[in-house]
Amino acid sequence: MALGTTKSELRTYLRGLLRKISPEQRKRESFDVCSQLLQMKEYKSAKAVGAFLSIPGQEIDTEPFLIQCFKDQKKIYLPKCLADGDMIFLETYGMDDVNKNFQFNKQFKKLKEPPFDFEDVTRQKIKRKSALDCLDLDLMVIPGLGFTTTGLRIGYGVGHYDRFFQKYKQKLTEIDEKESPTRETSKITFPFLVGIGLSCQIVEHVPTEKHDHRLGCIISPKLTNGEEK
Ligand SMILES: Nc1nc2c(c(=O)[nH]1)N(C=O)[C@@H](CNc1ccc(C(=O)N[C@@H](CCC(=O)O)C(=O)O)cc1)CN2
Ligand SMILES: Nc1ncnc2c1ncn2[C@@H]1O[C@H](COP(=O)(O)OP(=O)(O)OP(=O)(O)O)[C@@H](O)[C@H]1O
Repeated sequence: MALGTTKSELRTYLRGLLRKISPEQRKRESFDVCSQLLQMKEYKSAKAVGAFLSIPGQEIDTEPFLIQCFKDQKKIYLPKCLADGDMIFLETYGMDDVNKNFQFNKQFKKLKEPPFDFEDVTRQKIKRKSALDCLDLDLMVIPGLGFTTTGLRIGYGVGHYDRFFQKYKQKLTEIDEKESPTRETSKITFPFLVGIGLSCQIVEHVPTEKHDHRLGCIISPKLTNGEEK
């Protein structure tokens, strides 16, 4: 797409490309991306990972990645969009939890999300932990409609991720300001951000605004760490 394309034009173009991908190709490319993710040093060292559940038939399928994350005993957070436009990340305890307990979002009807509470084995209700309270995310795997190899991203146009990053950063700053007299460097850091997409989602240019965050790297079947394979 040419330089000067608007965000809205780019979204329409990318939605069109995504619609043309066959289920077989989507599956093949998704496996490739999931295995690349699992080989990243940032994944291997991560204790807590923020990820997402794919919209079936529309996006890259993250299930193979999530299954391995649970096997590797990572702490997994998945997103929940709130009615006020904010997005939070709640701890998720396994694929059984996803399959049994997750519910469709009332506004974004294709998104399955964690409810606030979780029933443990004794059927006791437990409040799920929120990443904005624990501030322990090491790695975040980010969806999008399109990406550049240089880490720029275009999403569905709601600003969920950019507003979440801003909130997370603000909380880190608040903690730093409170604790800086007693600590030389902060142990709590901002997570490494990796965008994932199918090969058709890699574009030359993404128009950006001031609030847009650049991601640490992009993984797609054609690329690793922003370089052609
Ligand atoms: N799988 C997945 N989960 C995600 C995101 C995402 O991009 N993909 N998000 C990324 O920010 C957040 C949710 N934001 C979203 C905003 C709009 C739509 C969406 O599908 N819009 C439809 C129209 C509404 C509908 O029919 O449900 C569309 O634009 O086609 C999806 C996610 C958090 N969870
Ligand atoms: N940090 C922020 N503070 C306030 N508003 C924001 C912030 N980030 C994004 N927005 C607003 O959200 C809207 C959508 O932003 P943008 O077009 O960048 O979405 P996107 O990144 O493509 O989508 P998404 O993050 O939902 O997948 C814009 O109107 C933008 O002004």
